[in-house]
Amino acid sequence: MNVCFAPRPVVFDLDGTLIDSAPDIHACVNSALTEHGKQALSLDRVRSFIGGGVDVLWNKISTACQIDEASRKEMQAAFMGHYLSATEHTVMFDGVAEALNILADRGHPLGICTNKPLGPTRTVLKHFGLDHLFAVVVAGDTQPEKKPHPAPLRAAVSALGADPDKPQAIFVGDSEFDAECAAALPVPFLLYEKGYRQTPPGELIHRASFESFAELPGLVEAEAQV
Ligand SMILES: O=C(O)COP(=O)(O)O
Ligand SMILES: [Mg+2]
Repeated sequence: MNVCFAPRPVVFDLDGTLIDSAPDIHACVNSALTEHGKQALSLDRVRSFIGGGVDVLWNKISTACQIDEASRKEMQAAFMGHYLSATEHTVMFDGVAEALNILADRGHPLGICTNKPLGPTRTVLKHFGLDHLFAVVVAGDTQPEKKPHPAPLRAAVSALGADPDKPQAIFVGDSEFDAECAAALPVPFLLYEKGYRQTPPGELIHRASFESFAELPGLVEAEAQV
């Protein structure tokens, strides 16, 4: 039995979990593509490329748009220039601020583990007034490895004072990348079903899934009983 008296640390993915940032990522991608004479991509297409971070995003775009390596580098750099301050088309998913505040008020240490680079991560957290809630932010360029490698989640859990080799923390995310990295550690995974996942929930390892952030505080407390 796992007896844990202190509120458990909860680590969150960002894109597709706390925020719907695909419209901004889509706008930044299309600015970079069209500035370089390429056709714009649809929002659905770009959303399906999100999850592995910026290099994975641009590898997928390069394949889709037949972009050579030198041009890809230029376009990715142009994209980053736009992405660093992109908040205009991003919204928080319903109930996110309320759920985070409930967990913080109950004393859960909160953290972020995202494949989004640190610059745009800081910008968007500040934009939504969420930055003060997170004691640790592990971003896509904070560690040598990115999710689905477990190292970033391991770092976030450790920084919140929990042992990543014991089921002490909880990870909340939306994607295959998140499910895989949680499964590599004994960290229970709560799957937000309205994010950018490409795979049916039944094919992802997770402790529970939810469609509304109103359910999250209850799911986190249920974990404390396991
Ligand atoms: O930026 C991405 O590709 C993914 O970011 P996430 O890890 O917060 O989902
Ligand atoms: Mg995500």
